[in-house]
Amino acid sequence: MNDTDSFGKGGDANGLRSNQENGFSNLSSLAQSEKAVQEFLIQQTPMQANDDHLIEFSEALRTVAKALRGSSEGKALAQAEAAEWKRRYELERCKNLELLLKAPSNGVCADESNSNGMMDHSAKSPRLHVQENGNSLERICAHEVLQDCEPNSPNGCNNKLKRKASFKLSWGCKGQTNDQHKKEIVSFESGNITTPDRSSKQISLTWESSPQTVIIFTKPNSTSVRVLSVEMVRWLRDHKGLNVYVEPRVKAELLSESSSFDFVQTWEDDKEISLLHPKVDLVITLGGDGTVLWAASMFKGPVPPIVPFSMGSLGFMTPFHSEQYRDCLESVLRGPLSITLRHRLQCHIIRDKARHDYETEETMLVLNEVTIDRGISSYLTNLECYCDNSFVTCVQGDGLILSTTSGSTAYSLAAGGSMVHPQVPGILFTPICPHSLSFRPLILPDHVTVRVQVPFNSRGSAWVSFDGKGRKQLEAGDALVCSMAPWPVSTACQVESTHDFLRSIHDGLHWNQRKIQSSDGPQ
Ligand SMILES: NC(=O)c1ccc[n+]([C@@H]2O[C@H](COP(=O)([O-])OP(=O)(O)OC[C@H]3O[C@@H](n4cnc5c(N)ncnc54)[C@H](O)[C@@H]3O)[C@@H](O)[C@H]2O)c1
Ligand SMILES: Nc1ncnc2c1ncn2[C@@H]1O[C@H](COP(=O)(O)OP(=O)(O)OP(=O)(O)O)[C@@H](O)[C@H]1O
Repeated sequence: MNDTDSFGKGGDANGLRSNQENGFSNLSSLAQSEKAVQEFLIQQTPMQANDDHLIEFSEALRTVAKALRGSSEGKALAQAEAAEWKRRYELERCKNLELLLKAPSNGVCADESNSNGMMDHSAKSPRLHVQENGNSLERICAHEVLQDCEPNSPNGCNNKLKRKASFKLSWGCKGQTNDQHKKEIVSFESGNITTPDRSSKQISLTWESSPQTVIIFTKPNSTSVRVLSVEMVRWLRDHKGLNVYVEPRVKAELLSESSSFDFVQTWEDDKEISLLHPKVDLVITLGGDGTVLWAASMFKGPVPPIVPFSMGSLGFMTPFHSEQYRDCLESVLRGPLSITLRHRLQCHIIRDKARHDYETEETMLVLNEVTIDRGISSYLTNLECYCDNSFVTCVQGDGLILSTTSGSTAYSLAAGGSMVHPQVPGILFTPICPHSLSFRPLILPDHVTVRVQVPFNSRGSAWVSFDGKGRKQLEAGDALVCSMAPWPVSTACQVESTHDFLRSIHDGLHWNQRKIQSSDGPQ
């Protein structure tokens, strides 16, 4: 029996009661019911006009109908609001899904599992809200992360909108802190070309909510690193109340020290690693530059800020002294801190034999460089290089390095490339032992795509390596395609980016160290 029937035919209040029990989800059926009540009353009125009870009853019915209408309208409004929120939620999920699907074309493989145990966070990109600030500084801030966790995940994640420690980044050029900041890179006001925006800026990170979770990566097989990691993990937990993640190897080491380290968290397989990024606010590295490279390689999407402690021999990217780790970490956790935003390159190999799109190999992200060399072959490499489809040159020699500016002080430097400040966006194109006197290194702009191809007439194959690791063979017809990745690595500075860079080249490489001439020579 429907609502109309209950009033139009039955004429009793049972229909109303049953509707009330059902919650009156349908407003139009309620309107029809009210209409039916009125019709019923009109029909009844001439016959029993003097019946006071009937009048009383009809008024009671009207009051009940009115009250029900009010409540169902309220419910309908609440339902509409809930539907709107659901729609927004679905939209957000779709956007995240789109990001995941787009990842391969951006250069990151959507497949989360890979043999190197690396993190894939292409689907977990935090939302960045770009805020215009009328004053001097430009800002990016606050991110929420929609977590897509496995049911029964050991870490207890349950598909909620979780909030990582939120921070904002602000940047400005020295001496220009009061200038109006413009979004355009080049302005054509009044026919004049000006560049209000400059690429290399001092960037400052300010926490908007306190960091709660850190992950520590440590150089293996080092006693001093192991001793420090034990001490640091304990301090982070007892004095700072932070959740601490370490690699499975390190967790085993900690547990062998004491079973009281069972609060330390870790991961077991690649899938779990891929869920870590949205939970981690800060990365700490204990080791040398290689450990920073290792930590960065764990994140195949966005990377939390890294605080690198120097426990190696050179330490170009590791400005923090391990002896003062408490003061350093206190200051980093308090913020604000200067950071160096280090660009990464995304590289993928296209095989001549691959007939279909899905056969392309996993995209690799490098912080230093990708190298294409002759490997074990004793022949000269023969590499055809294109920049945005324009032919650049043919590399005949030991190979070619495509380096970031952070990597400019590593292998590229040894091969004769320039040293470039890490925040200058660009790709260094540095030959290795070229068999030509005129082959000087180049620096290409950050927006180009470089393709290096082994021609079919090449005598041997070539070998690719990524930050000095993961060598792969390139056969005749295969190509490596390389461009700037959208996910830089932010490393905390001891003072600020330029100061730290100059300190590194002075202290690390003894750059241009020469005794100063005395004044007692010819005047
Ligand atoms: N002839 C060379 O100079 C040469 C040869 C091979 C690899 N490398 C570099 O080694 C890197 C891998 O480092 P690893 O520690 O895993 O290997 P590793 O243990 O062989 O150490 C390489 C050395 O390069 C230094 N280094 C790394 N990145 C640097 C950077 N950005 N600026 C200045 N120095 C840096 C390290 O401090 C270390 O002393 C590669 O990315 C490559 O740049 C250099
Ligand atoms: N957590 C890690 N797991 C596995 N390998 C690592 C890890 N951290 C670092 N490595 C590797 O260990 C090697 C040495 O590390 P690292 O460069 O940090 O130390 P170092 O050589 O003593 O320092 P420096 O580079 O300053 O001379 C590197 O090849 C690096 O890739």
